[in-house]
Amino acid sequence: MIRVGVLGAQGRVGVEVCKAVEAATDMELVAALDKDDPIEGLEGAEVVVDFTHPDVVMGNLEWMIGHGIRPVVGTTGFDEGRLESVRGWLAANPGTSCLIAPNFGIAAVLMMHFAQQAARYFESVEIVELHHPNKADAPSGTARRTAELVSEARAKAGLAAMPDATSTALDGARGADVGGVHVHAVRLSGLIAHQEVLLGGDGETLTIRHDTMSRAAFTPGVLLGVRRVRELPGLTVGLEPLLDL
Ligand SMILES: NC(=O)C1=CN([C@@H]2O[C@H](COP(=O)(O)OP(=O)(O)OC[C@H]3O[C@@H](n4cnc5c(N)ncnc54)[C@H](OP(=O)(O)O)[C@@H]3O)[C@@H](O)[C@H]2O)C=CC1
Ligand SMILES: O=C(O)C1=N[C@H](C(=O)O)C[C@H](O)C1
Repeated sequence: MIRVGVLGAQGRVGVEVCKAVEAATDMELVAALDKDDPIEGLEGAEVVVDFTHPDVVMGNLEWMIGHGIRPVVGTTGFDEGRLESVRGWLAANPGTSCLIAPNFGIAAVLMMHFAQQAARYFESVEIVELHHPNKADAPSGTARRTAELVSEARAKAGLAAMPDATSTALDGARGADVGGVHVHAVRLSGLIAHQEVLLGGDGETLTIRHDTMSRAAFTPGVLLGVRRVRELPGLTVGLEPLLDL
C-alpha cells in the first residue's frame, strides 16, 4: 500500500483526488489537509499530491522534500526559476523525487504532444485557453507549457518568427508572449478547462482542441503519478514520460 497525503483536499480538484485515492486498492489516504491544517500532518505519507495555489506551493514543496516525502504536483504557476529551486531541494535530499505536471488529463497531455509535433509544419501558431473564472493564474499552466513545447519545436526546425504586422494594439490585445508564441486567456462562467492550439500555413489551418468536462478527468493521471514517482529520478516535469511519449 502506498501511503498518500493530499494537500488542498477541500479544493475543486483535491476532493476528486481524495475520492480516487480512497477507491484505489493499492493506496491508503493517510492525510487530507487544507489551508489551515498544520503541514506536519503529512509526516506519515510517502507521496503527497498538491493541488493548492501558486502562492503556497513552493513552501509546501520545500517542506515535503526536506522531510523525504515525494510530491506529485498539479498546482500551476511554475517557471524555470521555480523549477530550478525544486531541483536544488531535491539535490540536497538525495533519494527523493518529484513530479510536477501542468495537466494530469491524458487527453490534455496528448493535445500538448500533438501540438508539439505539428508546430514545425506551420508558420503561425497561437494558443487560446478558456477556464472557469475562479482560476488564480493566467495563462494556464497547460497553455504556458504548450507554448514552450511549440516554441522549442519551432526553434529546432529553424523556423523564423511568425508573421505579424500589428503596429498598433490595445494593451493585451495580442495576449501574452511565451517564447514567441501568443497565448490568450478567456475566463467564463460555465467553463471548466479548455484549450485550442491554432496552427496556420499556406491556405489551410489546423485546430487542436481539448475540453475538460469533469475534474475527475485529472485523477487517472494523478494516480499514475503516485504509483510511479518513486521510480523517477529527481524532478520530472509533465506526465509525458509516464505515458511513453
Ligand atoms: N495539473 C492539473 O492537471 C491541474 C491543475 N490545477 C491547478 O491546481 C491548483 C488548484 O486548483 P483548484 O482545485 O481548482 O483550486 P481550489 O481553489 O478549488 O483548491 C485549492 C485548495 O487548496 C487550499 N489551500 C490554499 N492554501 C493551502 C495551503 N497552504 N495548504 C493546503 N491547502 C491550501 C484552498 O483553500 P482556500 O480555498 O481556503 O484558499 C483550496 O481548498 C491550481 O493551481 C490549478 O491551476 C487544476 C486542475 C488540474
Ligand atoms: O485551474 C484549473 O482549473 C486548471 N489548471 C491547470 C492549468 O492551469 O493548466 C490544468 C487545467 O487547465 C485546469
